[in-house]
Amino acid sequence: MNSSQEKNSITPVEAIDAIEEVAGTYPGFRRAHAKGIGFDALFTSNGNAAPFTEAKFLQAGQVNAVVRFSHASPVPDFSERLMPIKGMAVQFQVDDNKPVSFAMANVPIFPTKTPEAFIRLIKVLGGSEKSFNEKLKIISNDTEFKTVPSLLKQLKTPSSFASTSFWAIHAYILTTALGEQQAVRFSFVPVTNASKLPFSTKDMEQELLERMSTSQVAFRLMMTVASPEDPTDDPSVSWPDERLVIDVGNLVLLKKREDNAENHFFDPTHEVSGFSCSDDPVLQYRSPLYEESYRRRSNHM
Ligand code: HEM
Repeated sequence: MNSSQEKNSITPVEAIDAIEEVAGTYPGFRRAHAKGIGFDALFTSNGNAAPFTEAKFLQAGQVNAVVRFSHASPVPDFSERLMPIKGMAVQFQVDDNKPVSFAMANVPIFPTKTPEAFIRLIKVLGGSEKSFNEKLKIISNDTEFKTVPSLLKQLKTPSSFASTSFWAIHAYILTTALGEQQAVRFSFVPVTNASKLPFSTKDMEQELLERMSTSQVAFRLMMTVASPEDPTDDPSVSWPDERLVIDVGNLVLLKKREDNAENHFFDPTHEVSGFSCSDDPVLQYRSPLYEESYRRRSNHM
């Protein structure tokens, strides 16, 4: 089957089944990013994004937030050192029915342009019948995986969630009260200076809690403003480095949540007035996909 025939051929239910086939089923856990730690947090917007949008959480002021850091594996007790991909999910509690959420990773781009190609990548990487070199050969010969070998080389397990940058990756569309639109991408950049951190062999969750007991853990929310020629439908492509990047606010972790955000659902496609999803097919796919994962884990499947 070639890649064009493959388009739209995997339903979100089949995608979750495919992840379970590769990684196993762990009742009650997320089907990816199974292990994590949840916090209450406070976001202070400096208003720098306000000229682009009427979205409330980006007007000058403060908004409560829920934050969850995670290890990307679907296997809850997978070694955190062997899993370099980490996640950070942030939910702005502006509207309880439809809070805006970002579910981000510590890489600036996604390995594939489509969700179908990503599921295929999971199957190639996850299977046990081929050696790692054989898998690399398959990946290198597939045009849909052209950025994967260089991404794999760059991946390095971070020493602390507090010193790691996280990218929302997809483009979002901001709209002003006058209807003017602008495509942007968001990322969270740590305020902690990474170079000052010792390498920690401790559990990353414990490391974060210890760090919070002695110092503040905070991130800046950065917004990259697209030029008209920048693609909004391809999360596997970076926008040029010279694009305008605006510091739009500060997120401070307050305290660990008693529920650890275990039952939280961070849907990155919730829209509010002034803030909507782009035409990125991976972003559009994540809502029904995560809903299926949420359905299974909340039914203790
Ligand atoms: C087709 C592509 C993708 C697949 C198949 C996939 C799969 C999943 C699944 C099944 C979950 C569990 C959802 C839940 O139970 O609530 C999840 C969570 C997550 N994903 Fe993805 N994902 C994809 C794209 C992405 C992208 C592009 C990013 C980063 C920008 C990302 C970052 C995360 C994070 C951070 C979480 C944890 C959210 C939380 O803490 O609840 N994923 N993903």
